[in-house]
Amino acid sequence: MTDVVVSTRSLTRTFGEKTAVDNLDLEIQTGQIYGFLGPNGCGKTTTIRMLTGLLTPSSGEVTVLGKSMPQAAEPLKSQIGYMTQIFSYYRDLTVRENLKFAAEIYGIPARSVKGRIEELLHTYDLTTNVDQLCGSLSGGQRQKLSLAATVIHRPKLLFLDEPTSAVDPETRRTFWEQLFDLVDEGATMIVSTHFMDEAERCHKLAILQNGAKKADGSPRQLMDNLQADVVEIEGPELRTVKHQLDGKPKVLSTAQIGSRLRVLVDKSEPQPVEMLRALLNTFSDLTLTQQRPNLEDVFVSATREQKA
Ligand SMILES: Nc1ncnc2c1ncn2[C@@H]1O[C@H](COP(=O)(O)OP(=O)(O)OP(=O)(O)O)[C@@H](O)[C@H]1O
Repeated sequence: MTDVVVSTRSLTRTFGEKTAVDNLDLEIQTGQIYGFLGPNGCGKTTTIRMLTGLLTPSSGEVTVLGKSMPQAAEPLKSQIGYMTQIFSYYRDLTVRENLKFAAEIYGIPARSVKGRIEELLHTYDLTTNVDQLCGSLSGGQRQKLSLAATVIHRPKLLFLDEPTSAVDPETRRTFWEQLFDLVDEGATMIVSTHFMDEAERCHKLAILQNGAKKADGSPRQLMDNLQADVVEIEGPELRTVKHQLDGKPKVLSTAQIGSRLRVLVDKSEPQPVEMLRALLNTFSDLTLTQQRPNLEDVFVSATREQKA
């Protein structure tokens, strides 16, 4: 079944002169992890705040679990979990005390609280930290506590705002495994990120820039539909090679990655490798090879017009 859990039509939010979210149309289906991928300030948090009913849109419509937001924020509270970007638990309470507090907020019946907390402590590997004050937890432990507290009431719909910004890659991997376990149990989630590897794990994603959606689809669809070919160049003097190519017609972008220069060439060019060779005919010992696009290429291509 592919029920729509979240939809928006022309969702817009302005702050004075600033348009933080610009005519956003979204359709998010049940059982998906849906990503918002974009740089700082592109409107991810503002969008999440409107979807959770914490912020009123300037214009446009939001429907969440079949109800209009922000009017339905209170009745939907028991079905939604929101893990904010900033650690929002009490630093001078222990892990168990914070979880008890979260259980109270969500009205979990007293007889179930102890069992549910034990379950979460095990699932999120917090058993050895249970009596530790939250102020002294590591970044990774705080993140586990945040997730445990966010799902304590078994929400159907989870919003996670840059959930792994402060953790190492290993912790990030484990965290994502836990997200997929939650999806397996029936949850849908919306995750904002500026990490390509994180975005690549989402079932679908929207690329945001200056509050507007620049592209959306599954990571595979986005890579397959890229309107550019990718060519990597290896050899000496890569900085000079880059300067030679920057700004040339059909060269969409150049970026050095270690000892390689990754170049995006507009899809309208039938022979991208030959075209680049001709532009670089004064250089010797360069190796040019065409590569499969990755999500970063998609991101660069989708957001480039406004940078130019
Ligand atoms: N309360 C506010 N008052 C004024 N401007 C705001 C407010 N909240 C957000 N903005 C502005 O709206 C834009 C989008 O901000 P938002 O926090 O949604 O971006 P973001 O993509 O979540 O960024 P980050 O990754 O840095 O959290 C920014 O330019 C920000 O300065």
